[in-house]
Amino acid sequence: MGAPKTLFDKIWESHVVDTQDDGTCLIYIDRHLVHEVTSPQAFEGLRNAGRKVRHPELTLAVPDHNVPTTDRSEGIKEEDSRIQVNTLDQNAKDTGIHYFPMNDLRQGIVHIVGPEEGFTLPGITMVCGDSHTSTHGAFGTLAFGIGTSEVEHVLATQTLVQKPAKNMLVKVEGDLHPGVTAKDVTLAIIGRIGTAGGTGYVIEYAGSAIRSLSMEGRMTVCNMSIEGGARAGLIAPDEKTFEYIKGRPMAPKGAAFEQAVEYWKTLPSDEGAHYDKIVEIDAADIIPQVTWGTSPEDVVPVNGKVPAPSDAKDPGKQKAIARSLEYMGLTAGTNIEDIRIDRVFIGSCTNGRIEDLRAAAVIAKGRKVADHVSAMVVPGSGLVKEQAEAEGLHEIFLEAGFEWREPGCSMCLAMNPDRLEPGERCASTSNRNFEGRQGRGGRTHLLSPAMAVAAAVTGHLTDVRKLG
Ligand SMILES: CC(C)[C@H](C(=O)O)[C@@H](O)C(=O)O
Ligand code: SF4
Repeated sequence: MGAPKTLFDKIWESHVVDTQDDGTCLIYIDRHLVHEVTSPQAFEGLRNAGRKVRHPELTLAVPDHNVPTTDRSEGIKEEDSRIQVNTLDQNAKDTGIHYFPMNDLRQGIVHIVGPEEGFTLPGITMVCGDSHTSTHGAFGTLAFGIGTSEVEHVLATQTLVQKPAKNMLVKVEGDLHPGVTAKDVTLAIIGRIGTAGGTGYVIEYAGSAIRSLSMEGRMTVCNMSIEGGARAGLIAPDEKTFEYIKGRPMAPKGAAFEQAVEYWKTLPSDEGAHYDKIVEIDAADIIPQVTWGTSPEDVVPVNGKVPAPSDAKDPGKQKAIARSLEYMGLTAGTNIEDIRIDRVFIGSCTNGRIEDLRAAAVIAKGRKVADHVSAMVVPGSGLVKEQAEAEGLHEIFLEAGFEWREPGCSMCLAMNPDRLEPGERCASTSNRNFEGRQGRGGRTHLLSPAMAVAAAVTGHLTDVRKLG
């Protein structure tokens, strides 16, 4: 037995093809996810060089950012989006990669589709031209976002040039309070480490509170690793992971599955493995979280207040707070629960899975969206939508006054018709609250699905625990 290794070390070392003197490595990539935004130039580059996709069977593409979430029977109205999606249709056809077109039941946000299909597996390397590829780390998959020129490199060679990351451990121990979800955990972590806290690291999430999360919850946590600056997030695979994967269309079957499980069981970090940075959080300290500003680290407990520039010591931070307050149209010292909202968005690769919709429906049931609020629920994939409808969740939402949409990225970012008007304030289950993220001049408050419903029905940010 050699020195104890982390989960990250094990996956990394088993994928290195070549190492240069300066530490730069060539690593093998097991799986490649593709969407319409970051792939057109990559496919064009291949074509111009007269190259083929090296492993079409290891590549899965799906349109998600530019698809409309209303009636799709007449195609895509906006020209830019139509070209983008048509280009992916054509590239998929020409190269023979796996493809779920817009009207396929399996279409959805790429990070929801991968796990659903069993394309995402423990111990593998996975990339996508998308920063939230970190989501897949919930399975013990080394998954990270890459740029378009790297997408081309992976399509052509199934390898990638990368420097190894440092190991960071975020340990959340103890029981979560009722009403506190994976989203609150991840927001609390980012609030603690800051958006640069994970720079240069792969974060491994561990501790009893992380283990207690469902696979959906673990995906929510890993999804936002990138918002904490990390290259990727990882959670050790366990029985829940194996159970989730078993029987999925692209997962190994029968004896191959059993064999895979034996290997997956060897992946968790060894006792005594070295981490370059360790952060410990007590689950009991976490209550529902909301962002007030324009960075995901601008997070406060829902019973808190909007901060003042003078709360920060650093002059740079003071300026940033002042600017955020102005953009968000907020006054320092306001109770978070007194912030009135106009729109609610439930969806995205952070919180658009079945469990998120179930949690939202529990609060929505028998209640009504406030008169001045417009709210929508956007399932993360066609399969999530189908499952939700089989459980009658859509009826609960429609009855309460929510819109029930087709799957896609939707209002997580304004690349399709779903967007905020200037000055509109939105309670959103997505992952980014940057200026203009949900539409020019739009104001975003990030929170959990249950908290989003609480805001929808009361018309202002509200501690969901008060609704019971
Ligand atoms: C469009 C895409 C490249 C982008 C990303 O990389 O994350 C998007 O998904 C986002 O969430 O901002
Ligand atoms: S849902 Fe949002 S965060 Fe996720 S891939 Fe789409 S745009 Fe990016």
